[in-house]
Amino acid sequence: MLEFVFTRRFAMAHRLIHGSSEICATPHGHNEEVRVYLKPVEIKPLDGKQNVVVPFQQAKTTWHRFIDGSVDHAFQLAENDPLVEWFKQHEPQRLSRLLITPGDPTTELLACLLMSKLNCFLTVEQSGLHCEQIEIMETPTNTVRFTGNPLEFIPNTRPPEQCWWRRADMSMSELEG
Ligand SMILES: Nc1nc2c(c(=O)[nH]1)N=C([C@H](O)[C@H](O)COP(=O)(O)OP(=O)(O)OP(=O)(O)O)CN2
Repeated sequence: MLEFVFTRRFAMAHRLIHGSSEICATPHGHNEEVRVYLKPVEIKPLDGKQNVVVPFQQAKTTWHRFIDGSVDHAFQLAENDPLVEWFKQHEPQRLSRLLITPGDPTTELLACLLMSKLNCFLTVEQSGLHCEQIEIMETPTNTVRFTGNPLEFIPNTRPPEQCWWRRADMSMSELEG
């Protein structure tokens, strides 16, 4: 099987407030790498002329726009983190820089959320591609790899229309508009 593998770097901050790791309960940051594996939805031979499944630029432009324009330097917070309220009250102009997650923003959850978002882009753009695997390198010594249907793994706590990871847009929360 043929696959496209695209890698992007981003900086982020987060904290885990629900008790899995006390050291991670204070806000801290990582320089992370996200690697996605895209496969054609349909198997057909190359055409003998251009010989592309899809041009790379077409396959990755929206995804990279999302990673570079939204995820890069975002602050990832659980939806019930008191810091969300703090930003609402003190820095509402920065709400669009918050990436809000159902429960703690761990790397395994982020992998599933980003994969779901990417598949929304690929579907809406009728790219003929589907992401079946994603890896997030949180630190040089910790990587999470996810393969499968991310919606089976993401906590089921909100109606679909309130899930930014199910929309083909640049949003990372429901905090605005
Ligand atoms: N299952 C998970 N466990 C932890 C996560 C996570 O996302 N999923 N995240 C963290 C923290 O974000 C922490 O900053 C990174 O963990 P840590 O292992 O301390 O990172 P190091 O690179 O410093 O690890 P070394 O073993 O020292 O190389 C914690 N747990």
